[in-house]
Amino acid sequence: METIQNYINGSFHDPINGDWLDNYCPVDGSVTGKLPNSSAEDVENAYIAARSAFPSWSQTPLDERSRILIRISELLESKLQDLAEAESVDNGKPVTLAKTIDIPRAADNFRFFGNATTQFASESHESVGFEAINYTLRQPIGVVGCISPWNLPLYLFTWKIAPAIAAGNCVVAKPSEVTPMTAYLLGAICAEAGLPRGVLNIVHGSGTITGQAIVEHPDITAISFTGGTETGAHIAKLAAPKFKKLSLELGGKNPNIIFADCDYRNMLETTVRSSFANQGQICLCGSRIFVEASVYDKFKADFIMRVKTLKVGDPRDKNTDIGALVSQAHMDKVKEYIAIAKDEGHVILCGGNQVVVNGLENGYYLEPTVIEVTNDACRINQEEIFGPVVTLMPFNREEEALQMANSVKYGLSATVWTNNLNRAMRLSNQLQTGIVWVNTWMLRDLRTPFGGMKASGIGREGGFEALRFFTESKNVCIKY
Ligand SMILES: NC(=O)C1=CN([C@@H]2O[C@H](COP(=O)(O)OP(=O)(O)OC[C@H]3O[C@@H](n4cnc5c(N)ncnc54)[C@H](O)[C@@H]3O)[C@@H](O)[C@H]2O)C=CC1
Ligand SMILES: O=C(O)/C=C/C=C(\O)C(=O)O
Repeated sequence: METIQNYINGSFHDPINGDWLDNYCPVDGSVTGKLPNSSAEDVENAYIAARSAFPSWSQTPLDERSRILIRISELLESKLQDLAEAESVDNGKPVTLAKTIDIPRAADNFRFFGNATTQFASESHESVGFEAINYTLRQPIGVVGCISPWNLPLYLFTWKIAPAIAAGNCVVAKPSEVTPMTAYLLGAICAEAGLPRGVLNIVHGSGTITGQAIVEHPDITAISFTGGTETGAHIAKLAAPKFKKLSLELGGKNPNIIFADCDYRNMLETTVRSSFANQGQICLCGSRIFVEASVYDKFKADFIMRVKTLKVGDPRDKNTDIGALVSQAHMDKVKEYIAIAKDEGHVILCGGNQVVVNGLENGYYLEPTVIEVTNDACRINQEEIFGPVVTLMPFNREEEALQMANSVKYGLSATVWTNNLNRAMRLSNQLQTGIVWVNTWMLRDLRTPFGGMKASGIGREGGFEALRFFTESKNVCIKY
């Protein structure tokens, strides 16, 4: 049994009120240990540590900040196997996925922002005719809050922390209470890398107690959050009267639009991935598949055949494609949507059932599920399921596909498969999403703006956008 502790001011602490949560392992449903359910007092201690560290950290030369961030990145890489196993135990994802995607990306996040901060620059404006020059300072905000979800635990936790500290802020961060382990391990790694104490403080606990205490703290003036849309709306409501800076990366219900003229093999293989990677628990997964009518039947047959080959099973087995869903509660939610689909009269083309894995009978496993729908307005095409469930629907005209793609309240990402350049550019202009992938999916260049429109959030992460978020700009006007 592992006891996870808060990491505050460079050392590990139990929660002040002695309140703990169980940490469940989705692989077999067992309790692996406990984590603090931190109170506002713990958050206050984390804040005080961060505030004390700020004057020195914000004045630390960029080269030195960069060196420490890159050292964290190297240490993450050197502990790849252990971190990948820990992520898999906490989250249920295949170890191979954590090893090839989650942990390398966490390391990349630190390396990228360690380098980016040395390249970040501000503007100047010569006020011609006024004998004046304006220049913009981009100063760190102070103490900022980072709150992350359970689907890509270390990947998304570090995607927020790395730019925040690279920009000179000190951080109070909370990982999801469902997947706390790799965030806990990160504390020791940061200490080993020489990150001064108090720069990063990690408090564990539930959203409604610990998370909310961070959002409501009067002096934590910027919040970067990734998670569900409802939680994002709640956080926005709390933060608005306090005029906090907010970055909200929320849910998605992303269209995957397939035209007959695409590179079929590449599309088919990528669509399997964009549908079911990480058990479909990525906000960017293409959960609504729209296929041009002339290739619909062929695609349906090929896709189902391919999906049926996916192996659901023990996340530690290197042949496993689909591991466990993150929790009993989440699996129940996904199963409920499958039941809704049946009630609404849609056809389950494959999957739809819970899987009992030999030796792991209490784990949370579901078959990859493909559902044919005839009406885009139905609940399973409008609401975020966030699991291994996709819908299929044919379309006849480009305008029809576009209309359906934009018909949801979300606007995170879209994928378009076509070899017609004009069409690709036309759709890219008109899709109401923050990200459009053409003939690919999840190809990530960390310099690009990342985030959604509509109910998928506000603000953009990534590259200099993140460094802008984590700094206040101040204009200085000098008359000469
Ligand atoms: N990136 C994404 O798009 C994600 C979307 N989701 C969606 O959200 C649904 C709910 O999943 P949850 O785990 O409940 O996500 P959530 O939005 O409740 O949790 C995300 C993070 O926010 C924290 N949190 C929750 N309530 C809070 C509050 N009042 N104040 C501050 N922090 C708070 C949580 O502790 C966690 O660290 C999922 O079924 C899925 O549809 C979930 C995770 C990631
Ligand atoms: O690649 C990224 O930066 C982000 C990927 C996925 C999410 O943000 C998510 O699933 O929440």
